[in-house]
Amino acid sequence: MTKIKICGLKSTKDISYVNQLNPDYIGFVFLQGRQRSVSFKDAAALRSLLKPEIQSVGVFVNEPLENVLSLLETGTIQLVQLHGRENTSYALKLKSLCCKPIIKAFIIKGKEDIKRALDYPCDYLLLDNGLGTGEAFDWSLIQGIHKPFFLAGGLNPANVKDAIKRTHPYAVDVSSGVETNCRKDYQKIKAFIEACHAADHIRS
Ligand SMILES: O=C(O)c1ccccc1N[C@@H]1O[C@H](COP(=O)(O)O)[C@@H](O)[C@H]1O
Repeated sequence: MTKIKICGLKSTKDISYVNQLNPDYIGFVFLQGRQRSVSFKDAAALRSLLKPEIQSVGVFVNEPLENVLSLLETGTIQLVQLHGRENTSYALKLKSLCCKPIIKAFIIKGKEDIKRALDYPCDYLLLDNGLGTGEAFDWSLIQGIHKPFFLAGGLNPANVKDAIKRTHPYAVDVSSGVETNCRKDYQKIKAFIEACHAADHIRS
């Protein structure tokens, strides 16, 4: 089964939607100043309302390590998504201090970006078009990847089935594609999850 991550949650309403619809992961964006940003304090409160079986991912861009560690220790997040210019030493240090799964995001513009991604010490790759741009990259660049990866960038209920069939990701990750007027939309999240299940049904 392809795992599903719904990213950019920031309200109690968003949490009630995912508690009903059961994705595998949700994401909190900690890069401040973005439309989907949450504070550490708000994320802790939202995590306490989230079903325990749904894992929360902290999305960071060049965040000081101590902040990431603190959010892991308090249980606000269970996984780390590094979406900036964090180098390999940053990831290795983080891993040595916490043992939690690390997802490293790479912006894919060409084949060399895939090669660069494969050398990075992390548990999962995340292949994206940018920082929540709502646009897809060229999926035909995804070749020869033997590491589990999250596919992100411009996914929505209409294209995710095709995306899964073509790229065979470990997980799909969506944010703007399940929003209406910049807010998470229950019906779109539901349709997205149903489309993922339909793709898995065809594959099995
Ligand atoms: O969404 C953001 O504002 C964001 C900020 C900083 C880093 C990543 C961000 N979003 C990531 O974008 C993808 C998917 O976005 P979309 O579906 O194309 O809108 C997801 O991984 C988010 O973590």
